[in-house]
Amino acid sequence: MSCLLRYSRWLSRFKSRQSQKNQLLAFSSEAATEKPRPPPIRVGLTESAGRGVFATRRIGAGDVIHSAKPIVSHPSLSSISTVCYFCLKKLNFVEFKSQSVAFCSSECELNAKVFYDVETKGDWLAFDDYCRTQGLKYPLVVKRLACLVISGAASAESLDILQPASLSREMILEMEEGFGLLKSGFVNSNIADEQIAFLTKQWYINVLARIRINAFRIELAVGLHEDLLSSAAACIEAEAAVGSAVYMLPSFYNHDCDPNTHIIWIENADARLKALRDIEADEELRICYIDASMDHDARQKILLQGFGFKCNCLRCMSGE
Ligand SMILES: C[S@@+](CC[C@H](N)C(=O)[O-])C[C@H]1O[C@@H](n2cnc3c(N)ncnc32)[C@H](O)[C@@H]1O
Repeated sequence: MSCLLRYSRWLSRFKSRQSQKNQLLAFSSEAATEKPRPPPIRVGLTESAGRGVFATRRIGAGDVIHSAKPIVSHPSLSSISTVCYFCLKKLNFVEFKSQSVAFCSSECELNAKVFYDVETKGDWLAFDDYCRTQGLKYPLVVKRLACLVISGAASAESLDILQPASLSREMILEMEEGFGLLKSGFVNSNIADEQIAFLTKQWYINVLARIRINAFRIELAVGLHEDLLSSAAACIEAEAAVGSAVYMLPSFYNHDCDPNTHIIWIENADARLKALRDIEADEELRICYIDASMDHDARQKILLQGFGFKCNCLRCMSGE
């Protein structure tokens, strides 16, 4: 083989390797600079259910539409020593044996400082006892929000944009005891009066009215299997929900008894919204707030009593 031929073969192999290398470099620098795409949704007005969430492009069945971190969350009292006090992840045995409140990681412990440093200054015996005996979970969420406001990590108006429940006189009267106990928990600590000036009865009622409609009951996908296998006694005592949380974007999703989207929690309070079927651009995304397997009358009753609305979804309109 002539020298010239060998050289021309080597040159063509070299060029092809160089071009592969360049392609790889271009690909990795593209990946490094690629910004996360905004979620394919917008909040807009619906015809008869106030604001709602709409698809801005076609979304495929099974796609994760977006994820969401809570504005505020709190473990349920029955889970307080078995889940992370910040992210609600199930604790391993060693962690939950050690103390009544624990964190799943040093990161969560650090993140929790924004409410925990304030909370530990107060005396919550009477307030927690009131929640326990009355079976109330939402006042605990209000307490945590109040701690976040006092530490400066959240605004006292954080939830104002969310739709409030309409409350009867009796409901408002029932909230007075909780407000009194919450306020005295802070007054008896060494927190300055100016820092709790926002904590009025009206603030407490306004926040609870929003939490009532917008809070999600968190059931983790991870751990469900072990829960099913645990003893019958434990199953009777344990509540499936590990806690409650309020989010911004997920709060704008309206309800449908035949939803096209669902909200899930894998291992902690970070939520994921997933498409249950193919969704077209401009279609409204709706989740189901309740157990959709109930009959028409039971669904309507729960939605009216629990969320204060008469469901106008296609399934209910057809009487199914
Ligand atoms: C969590 S909010 C959803 C967002 C709300 N539409 C807004 O403007 O903020 C729940 C409220 O939306 C309305 N809503 C949700 N789903 C509905 C439905 N299927 N039929 C009628 N109203 C609905 C009710 O007023 C309900 O109390």
